[in-house]
Amino acid sequence: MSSLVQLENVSFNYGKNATILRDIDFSIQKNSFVSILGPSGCGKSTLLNLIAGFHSTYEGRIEFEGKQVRKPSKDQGFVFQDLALFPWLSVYKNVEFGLKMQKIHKQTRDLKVKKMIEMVGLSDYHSFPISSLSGGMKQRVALARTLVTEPDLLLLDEPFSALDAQTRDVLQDELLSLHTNLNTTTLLVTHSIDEAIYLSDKVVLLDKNGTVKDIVSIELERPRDRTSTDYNFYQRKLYDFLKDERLSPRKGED
Ligand SMILES: Nc1ncnc2c1ncn2[C@@H]1O[C@H](COP(=O)(O)OP(=O)(O)OP(=O)(O)O)[C@@H](O)[C@H]1O
Repeated sequence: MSSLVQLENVSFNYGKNATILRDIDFSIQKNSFVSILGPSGCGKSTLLNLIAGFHSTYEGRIEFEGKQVRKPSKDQGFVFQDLALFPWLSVYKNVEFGLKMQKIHKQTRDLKVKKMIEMVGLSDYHSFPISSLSGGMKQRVALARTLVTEPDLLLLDEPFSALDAQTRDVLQDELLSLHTNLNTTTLLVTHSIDEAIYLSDKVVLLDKNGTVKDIVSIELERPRDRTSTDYNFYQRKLYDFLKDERLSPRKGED
């Protein structure tokens, strides 16, 4: 397996503020599913934004497809926490948007959009405005809108955090099947231990000082059984990590 993303010695601060991320090293293999887990405010979203090319002033090296990242790439797709959909436009128009920007021919566009809407289970809702949809349906549109452009890397910033537990479980399964069927590589930021274990090949644990504390490979067959002993082993391991982070002081604090 080859690396799609490679980070070496990456550190970052916002202007004159304290350092947020320190000496980050990890790689993301093609077609793998990687999560970043860590306590609130440790820099998870910042790290995702760096990989997405939203900040160019970091130290160290970030490579995507062998080239240093300095600006956003059309080969990456980002699903933001607030989804950033156009509420007044229909499901179809939202999903079509990226392809229109890329000036894809109308007929090809139409085929891709319809197929993608079908893949996320919204075929009966083409003409519905976003404002009339439930939270889970909006999330499906956001995924479809990003995946329709066939990105090599899908970046997700806590996409399911605002959803109820049942809808979240359903969407996690749908995300996994999209990830597999479309051969995407996925990087997810999450607060949720369960989400990280259920979805990932590898979990990058970021501590409150913005350093990589550990990288845990989740060696479980899919579909994963949340009630199995092996699953519970990983739950305990990640829970202990987050608990230690809550109890230990941040660098510079007593
Ligand atoms: N644009 C910005 N300018 C200055 N500081 C920022 C900016 N964005 C984030 N920060 C700070 O950087 C730190 C890391 O924020 P970030 O959102 O990356 O953490 P996070 O781990 O994703 O947090 P959460 O889990 O609560 O979403 C925080 O202290 C935050 O206040």
